[in-house]
Amino acid sequence: MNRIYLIGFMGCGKSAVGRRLSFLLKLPFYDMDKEIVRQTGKTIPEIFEQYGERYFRDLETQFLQNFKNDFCIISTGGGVTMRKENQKIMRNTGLVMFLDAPFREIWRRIHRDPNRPIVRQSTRDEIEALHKSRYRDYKQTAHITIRTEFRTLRQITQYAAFQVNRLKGE
Ligand SMILES: Nc1ncnc2c1ncn2[C@@H]1O[C@H](COP(=O)(O)OP(=O)(O)OP(=O)(O)O)[C@@H](O)[C@H]1O
Ligand SMILES: O=C(O)C1=C[C@@H](O)[C@@H](O)[C@H](O)C1
Ligand SMILES: [Mg+2]
Repeated sequence: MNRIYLIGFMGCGKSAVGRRLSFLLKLPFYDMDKEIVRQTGKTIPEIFEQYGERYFRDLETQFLQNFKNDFCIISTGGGVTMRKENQKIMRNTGLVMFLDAPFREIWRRIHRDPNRPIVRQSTRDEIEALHKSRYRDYKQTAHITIRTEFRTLRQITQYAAFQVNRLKGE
């Protein structure tokens, strides 16, 4: 269990929890979306507009295939579980935690964010359908599901750290 992956839908808190967890466990933190932006020199909306979603998905898979660091926290993009290959890499190289947030809360957080191209192009109903359709993949890929409703970022981070330490002790 060398890496800790945080997975879940847009806005569920992967980046925010990842940053805090890295601080608490004293492990380096990588945000896949940010790494892809850094490596390509383009923003995520630019990648989607100029090269299409498929190209972005290829970049996600390449990131997972080429990533060499261990003992770190990785917050993933919301669509990373769309590919079985990505699911397999994550499960085989680390502990996968799903941050399960209710859709109405997710929508409240993401609907005005211009940096999420999929949200910009879709209606609320379409995003809700996407959330529903991805849910099973999140559950199946994760070793641990953390329900985030009624929990603060601090509580979620502490619970995640507790799970990591519990598994380390086994
Ligand atoms: N449990 C929570 N309580 C309060 N605010 C939260 C909680 N979880 C996340 N947030 C806030 O919601 C916003 C979205 O969270 P964040 O950017 O971490 O989501 P994400 O899962 O990384 O999304 P994406 O897949 O689009 O990168 C942030 O402003 C974050 O601080
Ligand atoms: O849910 C998704 O498909 C995405 C989520 C974000 O993290 C980014 O990876 C990108 O905006 C696509
Ligand atoms: Mg994020």
